[in-house]
Amino acid sequence: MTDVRKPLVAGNWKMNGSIALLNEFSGYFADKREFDCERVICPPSVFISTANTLMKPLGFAVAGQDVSALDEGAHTGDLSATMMAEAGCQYTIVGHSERRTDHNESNQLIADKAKALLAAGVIPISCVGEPLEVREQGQEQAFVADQLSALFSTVDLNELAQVVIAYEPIWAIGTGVTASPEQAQDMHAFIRSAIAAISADAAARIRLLYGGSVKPSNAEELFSQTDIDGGLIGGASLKPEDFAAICQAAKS
Ligand SMILES: O=C[C@H](O)COP(=O)(O)O
Repeated sequence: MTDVRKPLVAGNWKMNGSIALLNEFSGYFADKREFDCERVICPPSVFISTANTLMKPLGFAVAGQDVSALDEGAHTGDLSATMMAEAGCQYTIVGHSERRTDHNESNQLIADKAKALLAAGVIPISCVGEPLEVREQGQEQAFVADQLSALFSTVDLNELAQVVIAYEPIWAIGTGVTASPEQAQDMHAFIRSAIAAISADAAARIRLLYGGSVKPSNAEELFSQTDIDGGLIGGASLKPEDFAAICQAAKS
């Protein structure tokens, strides 16, 4: 990490949580404000308003978990980037592997979502990561490069540094198996070098997060790697004490 890359820890609640859990979080964090990282909470979209009310005064940013690439229209159930902005989201996740799988999202669609968010003033947290069989074949860098290429060709170069990229190896998500610090650092260094090939300035400023079975016991070692600027946390973000410990592990 460097001074220009403020560490960021985002808790992706996925389809979990409740207003009661948000109340538990706000009670827990009420007297805990001293963190060295940006803290983001990504609740299910129906709870964004409550998260704004309860968590923003405690120093948290609020994020969506997905967005439509379209501006408006007859798309029942979808939410536009301008709606996410109006709802108070500073960030929104795109391209999570669960959405890629559950909803057949393509690299180009995910890049279009990121572009729509940037146009609305919302920072995309754009996810990449390989399945186990790809890593076993030694093809993980080529796989991630392919996932990123649509993003690089779609987002304006002068906006690329604003994007947050989360590397989440699919084999580490919700499995309890974490990428080793070396595996995670290798991929983050690869991603940063791929960005440097387009823009040295963007590579110096863009924040890269690691996600996949991050917990209080492994967060510090992961976050201390040179090219890892924080984490995208799933299961451990549902327990306030675990999430707080992970946030404490992210230091400038
Ligand atoms: O978005 C978060 C990731 O999918 C990581 O989930 P996990 O921490 O439960 O493995």
